[in-house]
Amino acid sequence: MKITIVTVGKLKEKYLKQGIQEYVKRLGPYASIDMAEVADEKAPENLSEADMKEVKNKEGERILAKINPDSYVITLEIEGKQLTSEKLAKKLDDLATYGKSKVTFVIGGSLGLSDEVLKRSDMGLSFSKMTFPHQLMRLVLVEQIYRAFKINRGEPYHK
Ligand SMILES: C[S@@+](CC[C@H](N)C(=O)[O-])C[C@H]1O[C@@H](n2cnc3c(N)ncnc32)[C@H](O)[C@@H]1O
Repeated sequence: MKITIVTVGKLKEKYLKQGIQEYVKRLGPYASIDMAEVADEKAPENLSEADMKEVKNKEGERILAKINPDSYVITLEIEGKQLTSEKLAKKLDDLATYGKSKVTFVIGGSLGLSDEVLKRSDMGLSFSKMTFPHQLMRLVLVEQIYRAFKINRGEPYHK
């Protein structure tokens, strides 16, 4: 399976970079993982609704440009569907079984995702009703993808 994770903005924190690199390395035997970063827009406090929409639209265009037309798209959304790790594992297994070998996960920028990106999405995935920083979300997501492959292979992994 070829997995792409599209994210907005440059990852700055060293501890997050190291954590992500570790899980990408561990995923090596199971899947090809491509981390695709797109540029963010400046989003100062006190932006009007219209300005916020504009920021999301510009970031959204860059996100859409990274999505392969054949790819199954899973957008990370606070209001999306909440799954157990086992259910996410089954989802990825089902996608592979039914010939969807390209899967793209999308994490929004600081203001979230544009309507156009949400329209392109095949599934909205929520990690809880809490708001996580988008940069931390990358690490949490890549760990859950790794966990999913371990579950699907029936391989031991700490609980
Ligand atoms: C700082 S959050 C954006 C917050 C924005 N107010 C919104 O409602 O989308 C940045 C991105 O991280 C991801 N994210 C943050 N918390 C999440 C959660 N609990 N479940 C799924 N994705 C989450 C989403 O992709 C979101 O677009």
